[in-house]
Amino acid sequence: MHTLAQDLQTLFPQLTAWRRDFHHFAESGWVEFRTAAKVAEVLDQLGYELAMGRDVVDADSRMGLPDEATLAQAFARARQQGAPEKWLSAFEGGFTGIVATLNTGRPGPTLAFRVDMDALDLDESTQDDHLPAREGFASCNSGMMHACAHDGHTTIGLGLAHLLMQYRAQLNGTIKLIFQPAEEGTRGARAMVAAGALDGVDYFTAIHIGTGVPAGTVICGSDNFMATTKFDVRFTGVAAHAGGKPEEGRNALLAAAQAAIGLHSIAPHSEGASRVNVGVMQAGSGRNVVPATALLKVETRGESEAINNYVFERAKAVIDGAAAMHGVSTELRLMGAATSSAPSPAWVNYLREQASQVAGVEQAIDKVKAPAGSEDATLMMARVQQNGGLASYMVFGTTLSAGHHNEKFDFDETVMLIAIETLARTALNFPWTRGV
Ligand SMILES: O=C(O)C[C@H](NC(=O)Cc1c[nH]c2ccccc12)C(=O)O
Repeated sequence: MHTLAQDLQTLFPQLTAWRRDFHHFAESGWVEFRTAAKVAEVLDQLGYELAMGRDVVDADSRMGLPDEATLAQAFARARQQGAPEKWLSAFEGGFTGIVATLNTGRPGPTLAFRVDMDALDLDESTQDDHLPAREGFASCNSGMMHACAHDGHTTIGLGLAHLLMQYRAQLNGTIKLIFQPAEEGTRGARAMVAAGALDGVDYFTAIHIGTGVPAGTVICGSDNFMATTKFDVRFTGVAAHAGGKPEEGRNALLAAAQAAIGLHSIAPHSEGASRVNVGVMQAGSGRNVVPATALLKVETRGESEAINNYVFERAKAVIDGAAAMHGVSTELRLMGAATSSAPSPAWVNYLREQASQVAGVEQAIDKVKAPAGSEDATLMMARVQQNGGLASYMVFGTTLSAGHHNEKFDFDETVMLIAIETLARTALNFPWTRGV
């Protein structure tokens, strides 16, 4: 009688092959065309019922969508890079979400597991001290890199799919595997929630690997994600001859610069952590032209929704004031959003029990203190909880070669075995008789 761990060891070469393929053909948010098509192909081969594209991604709720030309170029590239043609068309236009369903036909709840698939907009290191470069699977797509382990997350989703189908006779109820696009910038979850992808889910678990958590440690109820609002601001002034008629100009660059300094001067909140970051500033057109256009890419964050709303409202006031100083107009466009996380204690307790059984897990804990970025899985968690279900977010610690979002980021691939076994146990050990 073989064990889950033994089955996973047998699967490990396939897991690393999947991960390294996703890593090499890294695709950013909303253009995960090849990635999604490959995922769909594997899930179909395993026997899952698939809902994809517009059936699980609401068009009008997508945030931070690239322009049509970018979508079309990335779609053509995916086809050229070998995306399985049978599955590719479902995702065209930026609908790269998948929900795979295993319905056992026996009474029981619906358990959902969510992974994200998108890469970051980053050029990967080509140095020999970076393993993916040394081993020949660094990203082949310029400006796109898996520097937050979403290639590992996608592989964990496929490994879990493989194992649960293998053990399906021991399951009851329904299993849903959610493969989400565009987590970076908190852009994709909102559209999957709006499409109803989370409706009917009784128990929801999202995952992340790394994040600075040491190898051997599993966090079972991450509650330190910050609510966040992502937005672009376009400033429009009046161009004029900088030497001859400066008084006729209205300087969009100065307005944006004023706004940037003002945004970073917003007072912190006494009740919890808050953040503001102006990540991008673009402005002007020529040395001797009073700049008529400027763009800021900004994010606000707060330990709670209320704190993030405080920062965002102050940010809008600062932007309006800076625009008034320079007589320019502004257009603010929302590009992403996520809420703070509130895991369900009963589900956290159950997940901790499952993680504690896995070889290689030295400690399974509920949470860590420090605010740790943001995650739009929090929107999925909130929807499940609003519907009366339970939800949590797990982090599987691992050794990292560099920090997340760094061009030399890499992780110890064996962490995928721990994550898959934990999630498989969560489904297989569910106390089906317990009131469901
Ligand atoms: O706000 C975003 O764009 C989402 C993005 N999310 C992540 O990077 C995932 C994440 C959440 N918490 C941590 C902590 C460390 C690394 C990564 C993460 C972030 O926080 O910038």
